[in-house]
Amino acid sequence: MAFREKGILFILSGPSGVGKGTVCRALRKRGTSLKYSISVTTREPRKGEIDGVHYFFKSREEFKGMVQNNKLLEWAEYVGNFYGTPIDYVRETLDSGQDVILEIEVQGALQVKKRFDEGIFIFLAPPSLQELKKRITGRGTETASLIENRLTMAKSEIELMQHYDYVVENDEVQAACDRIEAIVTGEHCKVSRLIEKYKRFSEVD
Ligand SMILES: Nc1ncnc2c1ncn2[C@@H]1O[C@H](COP(=O)(O)OP(=O)(O)OP(=O)(O)O)[C@@H](O)[C@H]1O
Ligand SMILES: Nc1nc2c(ncn2[C@@H]2O[C@H](COP(=O)(O)O)[C@@H](O)[C@H]2O)c(=O)[nH]1
Repeated sequence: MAFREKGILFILSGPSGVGKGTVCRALRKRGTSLKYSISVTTREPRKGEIDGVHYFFKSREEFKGMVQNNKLLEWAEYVGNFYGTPIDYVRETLDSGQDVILEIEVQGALQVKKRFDEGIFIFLAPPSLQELKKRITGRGTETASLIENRLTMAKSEIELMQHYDYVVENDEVQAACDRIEAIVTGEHCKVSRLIEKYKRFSEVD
């Protein structure tokens, strides 16, 4: 009996404003073979954000209901709003043999690590804190006080990069994409991923 290999779960995480969304959009444009999970959030949509495309926008009650019904792989409260990853999409897509990427903050990534250690955890790092501030301010989507809160979070998030499998610096978007593509295509192989792969060899008749 032949086995169908499950997809691989990639977790791209890092401080707000480092460029996770930008890098994911650039990877999509390249046609990198990944499926992109759409998160649920209680945050208000920004100008131009579309429900079901950028996020599933939910009320706090709806979000709580999803938590209670175990509909989320992970969730976190981040600077006053809730964010979470719908579990069904991730499970079904991995089961179908396709790779999935989550673009999430650090508390959520560490929850996924506890439940799903075979995932590949990538920390996207800024070239400097000054550059991070420039990027998040330049995006123009947050008030000055929210930017300060996000930068305070960033300092503690950066200290947690040791828990990841890879740290990729986002100095330049295409260079960061090259590094992530090398991880996704398996040019850099995490040991636990290889162990999983070779374990499955013994399942084949
Ligand atoms: N390598 C880069 N060089 C210069 N600017 C960048 C780079 N990557 C992203 N940016 C810019 O930084 C800003 C923040 O990027 P982006 O919104 O992708 O960050 P993010 O990590 O997804 O943020 P959040 O977690 O808050 O959603 C954007 O204005 C984007 O154009
Ligand atoms: N733990 C989770 N974090 C998530 C999820 N979706 C997005 N995020 C992260 O939240 C912050 C803020 O996002 P923003 O859109 O308000 O700028 C950022 O770091 C996102 O990556 C999720 O499902 N779970």
